[in-house]
Amino acid sequence: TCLFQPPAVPIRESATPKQTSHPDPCSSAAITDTVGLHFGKVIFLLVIKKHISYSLGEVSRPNQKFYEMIQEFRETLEVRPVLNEPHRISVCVRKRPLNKQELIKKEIDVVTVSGKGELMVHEPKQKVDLTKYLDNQVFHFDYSFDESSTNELVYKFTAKPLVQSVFEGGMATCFAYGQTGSGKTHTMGGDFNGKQQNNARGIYALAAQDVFASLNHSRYSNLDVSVYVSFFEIYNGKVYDLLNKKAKLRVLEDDKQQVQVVGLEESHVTKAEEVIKIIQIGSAYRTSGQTSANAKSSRSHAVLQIILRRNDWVTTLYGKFSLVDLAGNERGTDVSSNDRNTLVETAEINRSLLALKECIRSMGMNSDHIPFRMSTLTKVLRDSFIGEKSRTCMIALVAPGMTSCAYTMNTLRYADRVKELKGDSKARGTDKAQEPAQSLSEEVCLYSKLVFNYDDGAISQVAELEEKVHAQLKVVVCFFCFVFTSIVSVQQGWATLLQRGPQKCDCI
Ligand SMILES: Nc1ncnc2c1ncn2[C@@H]1O[C@H](COP(=O)(O)OP(=O)(O)OP(=O)(O)O)[C@@H](O)[C@H]1O
Repeated sequence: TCLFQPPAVPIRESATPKQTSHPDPCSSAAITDTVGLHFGKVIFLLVIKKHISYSLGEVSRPNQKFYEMIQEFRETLEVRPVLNEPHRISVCVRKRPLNKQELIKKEIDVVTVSGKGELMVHEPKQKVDLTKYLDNQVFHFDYSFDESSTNELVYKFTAKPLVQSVFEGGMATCFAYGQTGSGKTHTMGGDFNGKQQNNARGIYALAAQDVFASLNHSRYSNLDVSVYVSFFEIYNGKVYDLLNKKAKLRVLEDDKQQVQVVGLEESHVTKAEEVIKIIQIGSAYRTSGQTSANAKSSRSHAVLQIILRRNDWVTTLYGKFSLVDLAGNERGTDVSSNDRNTLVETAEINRSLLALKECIRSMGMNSDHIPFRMSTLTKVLRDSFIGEKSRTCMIALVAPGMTSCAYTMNTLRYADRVKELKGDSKARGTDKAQEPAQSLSEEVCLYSKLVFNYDDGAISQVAELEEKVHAQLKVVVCFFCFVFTSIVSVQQGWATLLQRGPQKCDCI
């Protein structure tokens, strides 16, 4: 219905008050005039109405019905504040606002953050008889941040509590996980102003500021340590130093299972501004490619490490804070490309993300077996998963648009699996906000869960086998080494052999 009625007095009459002779209202000229006048008025009023309803957010959109259903549902929700409980592994979720393109396309926002770590996805579905309905799925995390949350707020509840553990000699790790374009780089590296990124307002910089604040705090005045920073990326399973013109580095493991990135540059820093400068230099070197979702998509994992080293002559490692901006988690569903390189990249990303999940889960279960050898990412972060003092935080980033719904669900299920530890039944799993309206949705859910669990199970088995093979290989190499040294010794003569006595194998 039109909100605006035409004025009672015809405009033409009021605009010509001095006219004395009245033309015949039935003449053809008068009729043409009147029709034209009314047509013009209608167009004018339609334009006004559209303008006003646009500013009121009432624009009719492609999915208007779902939009209204979501709005209606939101009105019934009670918004609660976030919890503040420390965890060894914490998993949080952050929803970004709809971006410019999504607003232009009149995308509807299908994600609701209802507070207290809760987040809901309104998955639009359709019954067989074409009736539209919402499948509302609820996820519980340690914290949930809505689109109005700033990087500072997210930092306060995620990475900030981990700084203390680094000063207590622990290994802390903070991951940003999510689909391409969901806001990982925005959260870790700082918000964007056009193409310019404000590196001083990301979690990297905020953590660096807190490290220096703690260093100058009386509580740690006896701690004789210095701060170093390294910044590297892992692309296609290879490590590249972002502080040394992307030099390709080798990852080696010694006999004590210590993993070393050989030749990685560590810059000694004395203030947060130096770290921000390093972030700017390193970010410029990051590998980016092209996916259908984000033209400048990051296809690599970026790892910024803030390292505390004792001021002794070998600069012994004291504590480490690894901040990781993971590559997009599209899980091979970006089918827009037939390019071999892109497919290899995607496979490698998927592999490392699955390995990461397994390592965090093993850490959470205090398992003896951490399958860190499954990917370069988990190899270089091995320290992060072991030891009593290790603490991890994962920030899952989600895009709110309806077209990202499947990716959003993947991200949330992944984060949910990371968090699902030690029978904490209250904080685990997804709930249905309401009974699924029909069995088809149940089937879809069950199917996706099965696929997901299959992945997890297979990965665990592969990891276990890999560990076993590694151990057996060690024994075989050791045996051959012994045989070889024995043969050499026999050749050198019994006298030498007796003189040397029993030898301990030092081949690995
Ligand atoms: N919380 C937010 N508030 C406002 N804008 C945001 C937010 N999160 C992300 N954005 C914007 O969305 C766009 C994509 O974000 P970003 O580059 O951080 O995504 P990404 O997850 O790192 O993607 P990729 O994996 O491809 O690098 C950017 O323009 C960014 O400014």
